[in-house]
Amino acid sequence: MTDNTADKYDLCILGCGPAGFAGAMRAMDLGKKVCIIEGAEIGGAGVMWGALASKTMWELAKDYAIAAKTDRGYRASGLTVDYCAVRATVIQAAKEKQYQMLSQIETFSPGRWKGSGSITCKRGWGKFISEKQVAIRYDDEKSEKVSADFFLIATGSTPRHFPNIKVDQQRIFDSDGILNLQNFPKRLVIIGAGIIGCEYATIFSNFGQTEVYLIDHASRVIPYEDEDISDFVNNNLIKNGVNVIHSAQVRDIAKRPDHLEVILDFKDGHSKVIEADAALISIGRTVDLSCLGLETLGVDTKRSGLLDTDENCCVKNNIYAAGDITHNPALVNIAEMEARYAVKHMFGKSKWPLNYDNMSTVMFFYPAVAAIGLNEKLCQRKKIPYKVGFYSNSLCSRAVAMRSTHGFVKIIISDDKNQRILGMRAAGPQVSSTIMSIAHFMDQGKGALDVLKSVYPHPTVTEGIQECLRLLLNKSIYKPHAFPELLKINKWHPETGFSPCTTIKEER
Ligand SMILES: Cc1cc2nc3c(=O)[nH]c(=O)nc-3n(C[C@H](O)[C@H](O)[C@H](O)COP(=O)(O)OP(=O)(O)OC[C@H]3O[C@@H](n4cnc5c(N)ncnc54)[C@H](O)[C@@H]3O)c2cc1C
Ligand SMILES: NC(=O)c1ccc[n+]([C@@H]2O[C@H](COP(=O)([O-])OP(=O)(O)OC[C@H]3O[C@@H](n4cnc5c(N)ncnc54)[C@H](O)[C@@H]3O)[C@@H](O)[C@H]2O)c1
Repeated sequence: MTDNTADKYDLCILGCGPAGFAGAMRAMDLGKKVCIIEGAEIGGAGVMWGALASKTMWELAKDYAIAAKTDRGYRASGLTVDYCAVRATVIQAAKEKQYQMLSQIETFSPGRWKGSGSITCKRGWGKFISEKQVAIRYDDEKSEKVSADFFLIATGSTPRHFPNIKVDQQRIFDSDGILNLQNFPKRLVIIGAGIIGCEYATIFSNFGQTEVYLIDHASRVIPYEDEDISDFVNNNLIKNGVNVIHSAQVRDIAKRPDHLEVILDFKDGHSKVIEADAALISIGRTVDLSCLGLETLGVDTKRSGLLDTDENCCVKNNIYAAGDITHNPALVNIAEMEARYAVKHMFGKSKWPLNYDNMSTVMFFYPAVAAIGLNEKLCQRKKIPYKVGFYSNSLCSRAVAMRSTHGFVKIIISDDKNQRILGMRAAGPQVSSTIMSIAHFMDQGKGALDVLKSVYPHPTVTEGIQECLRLLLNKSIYKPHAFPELLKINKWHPETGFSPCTTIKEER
């Protein structure tokens, strides 16, 4: 093993997904000498086999579904789609991002960059041998040691599998291998109706070439959301042609020469066998702590299956961790935020504590659903009195113009004099942007009236937010009396539960 102890770094980062890359760049800002170790692909699940790749496929599938519509005065003739061509486009998009990352790493490589700090990227697998040293194993069996003052573990997560079902990435896939598919399967069984499962069910049903089965052992899709949101997603999947099967245990997938047999068991004692051409397993993600050598440092890797960190992302002394390997939600923005914070903290530059409140997320279904802050379930668990308004996109001029009115804005405000915005769920076109127009107000602890001081441009999807807030204050332009299915307000109190909201006459 080459001993590079003379070549000592300020910071060594294991893993170059969103967390590792963001951490490295923040350390560069601070003039630090950084070594990044990446065993597989630069970009990790954030780019190559996760967020960006799946979102590219989602965009292509959505555009295809819109092009196939027949309700807008034009009709595409001879519309065809080829999985290999779609896959090539997805890989092109992921590579584009990956090469931006690589270009920046090379720009700041020690031989090239004359300013302070530098980034050295080593393409192998890192494992701790002491609190100050990591051994790197390369694919050609060579290895070397690297020393650093600080370490950031950003090695991410991998798909969870069934113990008895082998993922061969030929007929039985996980999200890492789905691009190995050679054609649109005629029948695809997706096991696990979490975000990944629902997103891929959306993608394959939007392309319209595949009979999709979505199977989960739970009784609802995205069960942590309020029932109206979970029902909305479930019904849209069904409307898009997906066969959704709840409360089913997958016993096995038998590989026959030209098809798969997926065996499902139900609580009432009956079983069902589904014939399919391909299966996608999306039953969550897992973390392998055993290969990082952390036990040699006295870190407990057995307790929770994830890496325990304190409020500063510190695992122990000079060792920090960020991203999917920690206990917080597995999202790119959280991975980046934690890594940037960890680096600032290790070099004494953090100015304010990490804040996970008001993280916004987008679930890429058809239509997409965006979420921020509390939902009704959480408000009730926390015993917070609230008012909730529902404003259908059917009344939003921009959505009408887009011929895309299937969606809504649902906003929760505190039922007190501050009328603070506690959370929002939105579904429909452009929700990934609309969610941010409320996020800033929430970060500043603002109330409904603060938002209404701004005038939103017309026609935009964001007008739905303003109208929903006006609805909650009984000032909306369109009234629930005229559109009871499209506009709704409700009020909940810990002692009294739900009660009708004040009417227009009572409160102006
Ligand atoms: C299908 C899918 C879709 C997703 N969509 C979204 C989305 O739309 N929005 C969103 O916010 N999030 C999404 N996510 C989640 C997001 O991709 C992850 O939360 C994010 O990538 C986590 O970043 P990370 O840096 O912690 O880990 P990763 O991205 O997993 O990167 C870790 C890197 O570490 C490397 N590594 C592992 N062990 C070692 C070692 N010992 N030595 C050296 N290198 C090592 C790996 O090869 C990998 O490149 C999605 C995930 C998946 C799977
Ligand atoms: N748009 C986004 O922000 C986005 C997109 C994709 C992934 N992600 C991130 O990736 C993470 C992982 O996604 P995921 O969908 O793999 O996990 P998940 O935890 O969201 O969902 C897993 C699903 O599998 C089901 N399941 C578990 N065991 C099962 C079994 N034995 N049989 C049948 N069903 C079973 C669960 O009930 C659940 O519905 C997400 O939590 C999210 O943080 C985010």
